[in-house]
Amino acid sequence: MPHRPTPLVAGNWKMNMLVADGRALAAEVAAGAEGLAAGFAVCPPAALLPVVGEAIRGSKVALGAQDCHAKASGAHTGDHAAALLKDVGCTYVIVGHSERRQDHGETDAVVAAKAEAAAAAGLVPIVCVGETLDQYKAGEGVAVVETQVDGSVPASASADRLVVAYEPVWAIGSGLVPTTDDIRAVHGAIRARLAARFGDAAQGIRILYGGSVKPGNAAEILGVDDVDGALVGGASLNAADFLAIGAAAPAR
Ligand SMILES: O=C[C@H](O)COP(=O)(O)O
Repeated sequence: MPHRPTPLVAGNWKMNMLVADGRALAAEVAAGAEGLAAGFAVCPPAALLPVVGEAIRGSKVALGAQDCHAKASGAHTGDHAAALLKDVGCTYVIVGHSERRQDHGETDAVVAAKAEAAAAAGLVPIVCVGETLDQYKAGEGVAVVETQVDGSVPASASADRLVVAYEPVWAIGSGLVPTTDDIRAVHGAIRARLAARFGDAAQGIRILYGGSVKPGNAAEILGVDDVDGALVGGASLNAADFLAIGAAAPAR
């Protein structure tokens, strides 16, 4: 059975930062990450990718984008080709974040097409899934997430080029966090869906938790079974907080 992966702590800067503060934040993260065991990635807005890439060059911090188009190239004003993201130094690209699903009407099929385009360009897609508060309250969280995993991870995916992030929509930016039992149940269900597809190789797929991860709750969340790191929003905008979350990841 494959070894469980080194935890990955990825910072999704969302639509924040300008050039100078983005460069400074990236440099601070790069310097601070060196002594830490976890893997790190930062995902700035697309226009900042070259600046941030330069700031983290030679460090252990990987570069990620926040979205890509499903098509390889063409007339898609304002969008970004996965190949361009790779060309500017990205290792990862987030696809299917709930803010994209909500703001841009992205369906599981669209997310799967983006993940496929990302992998075809040599990127590792971070495929996001997560239930709404109404679905959580109705006890439908696990079923919703299982459906999203089945529909958003493309048929062509390979286990060694895939990250899944579980982000309950109601926990994002809210300060609310599911219980560790809830997180364990959903991550276990995601692992089972991946195992149905990839067999033993599913053990090597990182399943990140995202939603109000802070230095104060990181150790508890990152210690849950089947949690292989975190996708961090607000706390990734502060280097000390982001690094403290990475420092809380269990050694593997
Ligand atoms: O992609 C990151 C998530 O949406 C989590 O955001 P948050 O840490 O601000 O809750």
